[in-house]
Amino acid sequence: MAENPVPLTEDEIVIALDGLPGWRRDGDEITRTFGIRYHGGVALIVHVADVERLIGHHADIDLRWDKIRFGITTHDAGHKLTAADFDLAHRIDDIARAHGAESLGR
Ligand SMILES: C[C@H](O)[C@H](O)[C@H]1CNC2=NC(N)=NC(=O)C2=N1
Repeated sequence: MAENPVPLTEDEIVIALDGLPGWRRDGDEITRTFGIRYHGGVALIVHVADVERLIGHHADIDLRWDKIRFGITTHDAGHKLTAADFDLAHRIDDIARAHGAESLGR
């Protein structure tokens, strides 16, 4: 990712979120929760972590016994939303789909 990530404007955030059904904004973070069994969640995390290492951008991940929550913000931009956050969200969607994770609204 860029050395000096640029925070997105409010309008850019609205447009980017529009292209990411299932993700919601929680302040300066975007989040999505998927239903998945615990061990499946562990496998999903490993796959996501491999991609995160490649792109140099990392989600905050909260695994529970029946669900997993991803939260993304850009720490290097002072915890603001940047294009890198939305890029990672799209990648997580693809990986979660491949793992059979279920979309949850919570
Ligand atoms: C040097 C390295 O690229 C940075 O520390 C990266 C790593 N992963 C990151 N992930 C996220 N979500 N935000 C960051 O600012 C960030 N910075």
